[in-house]
Amino acid sequence: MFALKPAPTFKPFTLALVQLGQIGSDKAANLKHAREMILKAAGGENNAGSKPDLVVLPECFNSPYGHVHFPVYAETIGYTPGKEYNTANTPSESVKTLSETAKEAGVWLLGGTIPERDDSDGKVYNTATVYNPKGDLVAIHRKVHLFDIDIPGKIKFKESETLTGGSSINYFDTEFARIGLGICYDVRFPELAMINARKGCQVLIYPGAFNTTTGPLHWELLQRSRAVDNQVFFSMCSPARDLSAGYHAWGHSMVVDPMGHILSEAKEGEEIIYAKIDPEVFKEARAGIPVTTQRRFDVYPDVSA
Ligand SMILES: NC(=O)CC(=O)C(=O)O
Repeated sequence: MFALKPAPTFKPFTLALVQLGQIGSDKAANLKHAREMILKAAGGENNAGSKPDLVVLPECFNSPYGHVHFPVYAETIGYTPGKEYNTANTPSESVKTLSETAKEAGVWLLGGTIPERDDSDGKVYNTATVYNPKGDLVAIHRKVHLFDIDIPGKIKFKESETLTGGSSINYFDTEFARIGLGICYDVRFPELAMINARKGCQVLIYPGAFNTTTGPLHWELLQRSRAVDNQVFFSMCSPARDLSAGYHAWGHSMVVDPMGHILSEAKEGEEIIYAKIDPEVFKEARAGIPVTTQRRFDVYPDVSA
């Protein structure tokens, strides 16, 4: 198995998903609106009954979603995983906004994803960035599995025209949980979720942007599957649907518990949803149906690494 620092003790916390709307071609306007909505999510009345500890934005929140747009909107982050990073000197306007907003709101922030250019190789990635309540950039995840699909008569999309897939599996530790990261199409690959769960993540969160073809078929199914097969809380945060945009996001941001119950779900429009994450549900799921200790890696050793 993995030699790792033990996961933080799992404590109750409140999660907020911002299903962001008004994502257009003006990056500054997108960032301004994202900031307003993060502050609203952090300060707003909510059905979970307490200020959120972690706020999440959707995939590709600062630019239109499409392979032609990624290189145009790409920003250099310059962050090396595991190394200290000073956001005060960041060249990235999105990282600066997200860092300042996390600090202003006093919350953990999974800042959706942005197109990121790595100056060392010139390649562009679809990248999630994570900030602590002091505004420090503490983790990134580059979308590992690129969204290249062709469903005749329905949808053709090829992220690999301009993007490169990331090559690492990532999580971050808070004072309340270890949280595993993925991005959208990554949810279709159970290995990524399983490895993060086996590394001690109690919660997996993927910014995502399914569409009106694949969304109704697979969005809920995949999240409930990843939640149940790993007995973790699983959540995806989508942009709001905009029928005037080139890509029609499915919406329906949701939070699923380790038994597969949907704790909270958005509709299609701009909306903030909240969920109370209760470690007791996690413990009860694992005690009652102990699949996490019944795996037979002697029978399938090739997935045990
Ligand atoms: N947009 C994605 O990355 C994935 C998606 O829409 C799907 O898998 O369906």
